[in-house]
Amino acid sequence: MISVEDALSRLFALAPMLPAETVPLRHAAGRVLAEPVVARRDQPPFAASAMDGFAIREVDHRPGALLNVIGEAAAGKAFSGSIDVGQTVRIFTGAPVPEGGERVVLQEDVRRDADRIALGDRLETGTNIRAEGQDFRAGHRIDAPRRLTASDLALIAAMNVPDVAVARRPVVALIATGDELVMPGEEPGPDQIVASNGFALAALAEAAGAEARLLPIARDSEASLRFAFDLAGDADLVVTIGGASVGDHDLVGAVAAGMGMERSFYKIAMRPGKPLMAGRLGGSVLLGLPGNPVSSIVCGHIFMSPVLSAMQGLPAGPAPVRRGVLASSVAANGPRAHYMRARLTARGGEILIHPFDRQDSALLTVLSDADALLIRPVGDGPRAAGAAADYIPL
Ligand SMILES: Nc1nc2c(c(=O)[nH]1)N[C@H]1C(S)=C(S)[C@@H](COP(=O)(O)OP(=O)(O)OC[C@H]3O[C@@H](n4cnc5c(N)ncnc54)[C@H](O)[C@@H]3O)O[C@H]1N2
Ligand code: MOO
Repeated sequence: MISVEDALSRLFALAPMLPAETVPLRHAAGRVLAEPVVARRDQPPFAASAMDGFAIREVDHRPGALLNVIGEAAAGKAFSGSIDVGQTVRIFTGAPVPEGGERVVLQEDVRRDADRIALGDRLETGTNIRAEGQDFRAGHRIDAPRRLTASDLALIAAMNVPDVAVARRPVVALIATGDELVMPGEEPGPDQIVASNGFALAALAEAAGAEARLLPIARDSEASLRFAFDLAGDADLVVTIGGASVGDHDLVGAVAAGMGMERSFYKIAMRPGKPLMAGRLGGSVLLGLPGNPVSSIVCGHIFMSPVLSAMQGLPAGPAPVRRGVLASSVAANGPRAHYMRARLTARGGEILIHPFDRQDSALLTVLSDADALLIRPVGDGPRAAGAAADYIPL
């Protein structure tokens, strides 16, 4: 059995970096930027009013000042003249501030009578003008690699860049295996259950920027598994679910080996997830997950999502780990790193970690209630409530 860290670095070593493709901004959410984006203009491109009001000269900024309204500036409709002492321009939020305008007085602070205004008694100190280029200048860069967020898309659009170079989406083929499985909605036989793991793994893969394909369930036979591997042949990552352990019907490793898989590792010091396997099969990376629902989904978080991110050019690293405080005591841990399902609460500035009592790797109800995995290192002693501990947010 190798460690979780060793397994992860061997998995990264198997994974190719995918080439870049250009996509329109509308389709770039969640994709990983492959080349820097450079602003094509200043934002704002002109000094702009931040308020609806009246643009004036600085010397006129005194309570009770009387000024002549000489025109109007709106967003998209600039005023072409200039403002002199004793004059003002009616201005709206987002409009270019006319030449001579040194501040904008809020309309709430002004009394207007036809083409004359009088400034009120209490005036604000702020100029209410957004300086040209105050957000960014032409040439401002967003560096790659970076997973593009909703906010990034708005920034890139404002930079007047309509499309971006991003890493191609990794194609992930998910193969659930087992004679006992039927798809949700089908009528299970008395000795059958409903295949569930693939739905979580497909969602995780998509959240990591991949295109996920849920293949038909493979049965516990060589022919059925070979058929499924053939269907998955063009995937970047083939993920099998189940059939990974030592039982007579656990055939995934043997069939993959018969098809030419070069195995990188099998069995890791992790709970749940012991019978994890990885290797190369044809042009694909093969990740063989255990079948127990929680085992497969925890391995999805700890191995599949990080490797998908690395394939898209993000730094090859583990799922982000945070520090919290145990809300209850935990017993000594054994020879496998234990990723315990837990719930988080906040107390003052601290995050409290509440591990669930029931940690069987078949319990989807517990996993669904969990928002974190408490990490118990190999051989860790018993820990009292209040001890610091690491966790991975889910
Ligand atoms: N003698 C030993 N037995 C087992 C060992 C061991 O070391 N020695 N390891 C145990 C551990 S740990 C795990 S984890 C499991 C993994 O077994 P497999 O990967 O072979 O998984 P299966 O036997 O195919 O399935 C286990 C369990 O999960 C259910 N399952 C499978 N696929 C799905 C799916 N897509 N959706 C929902 N549920 C699924 C399956 O019906 C079984 O109940 O092995 C232990 N045994
Ligand atoms: O490793 Mo198994 O995944 O403990 O249930």
